[in-house]
Amino acid sequence: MARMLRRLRKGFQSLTSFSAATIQPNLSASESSRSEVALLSFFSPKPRDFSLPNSSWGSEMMRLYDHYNSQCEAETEGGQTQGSPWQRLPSYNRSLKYAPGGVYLSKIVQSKARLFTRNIREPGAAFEYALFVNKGEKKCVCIFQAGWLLEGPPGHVHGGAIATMIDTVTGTHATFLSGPIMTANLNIAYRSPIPLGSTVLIESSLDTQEGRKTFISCKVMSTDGSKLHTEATVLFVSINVSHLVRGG
Ligand SMILES: CCCCCCCCCCCC(=O)SCCNC(=O)CCNC(=O)[C@H](O)C(C)(C)COP(=O)(O)OP(=O)(O)OC[C@H]1O[C@@H](n2cnc3c(N)ncnc32)[C@H](O)[C@@H]1OP(=O)(O)O
Repeated sequence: MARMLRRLRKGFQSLTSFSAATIQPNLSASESSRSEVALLSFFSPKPRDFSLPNSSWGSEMMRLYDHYNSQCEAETEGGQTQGSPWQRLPSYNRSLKYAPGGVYLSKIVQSKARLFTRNIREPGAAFEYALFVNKGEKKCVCIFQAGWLLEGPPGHVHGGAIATMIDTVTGTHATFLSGPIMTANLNIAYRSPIPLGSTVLIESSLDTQEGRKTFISCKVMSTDGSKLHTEATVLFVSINVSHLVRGG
């Protein structure tokens, strides 16, 4: 049991130190990312990173991805990293499987467990998103394209799907800032509906950290910033990983 908990802790530690995206020379960021995906799937045993561009991404999604990705740390040929406050966070379809300790958690909970937002195989059908974190400003930006399976009101995104994305973005941000956490409170105000198929920006910013509590604010906006779709405040409480093993 103690060994298992040590492995789980190591898993969370590795999640808070994601590696920087690599930009290949002579390719645009999007070309580089698409070729990276293709190469990985053929030649590498690495798990698929679902936050890399795929054929379902529309032009606005690609424009924003290139915009933020170009500001991320790039690795030079000498293996050095150029300083940048921005970092792209990879995203897998299992919470911890690909980190040390995750295998154990999956065995404990259930071997078929999949991350809710990454469990639909068809590209573009549901949650398409990529997250970028700014370490200096302690903020996080997510570009989100909402697929046809997320319909709530006719032609618009379901409120539960929006809440899911807010929880995912702020939860990932809080994990990055504070280590293992759980959502204790999520307050949402829905201001204007999000058209199905559209791309929006989800911005997460740290309000305060008080002991075990991390308070985060979040806004979902149109990509030109002119329309506020949703706003939220979220409280995360830091947990000991044994909290998950014990079942809370
Ligand atoms: C991984 C990356 C990749 C993965 C990327 C995916 C990221 C997705 C992230 C999703 C995250 C989730 O959805 S998590 C799933 C949804 N959440 C849950 O199921 C949580 C269920 N609740 C719990 O397990 C528990 O209640 C906890 C852990 C939240 C708190 O329990 P606890 O550890 O015993 O702490 P407790 O002493 O009660 O409270 C500690 C302090 O927080 C305050 N506090 C506690 N709850 C609340 C509350 N609801 N509202 C206000 N304040 C609260 C207390 O007053 C206290 O303040 P003071 O006295 O110290 O001032």
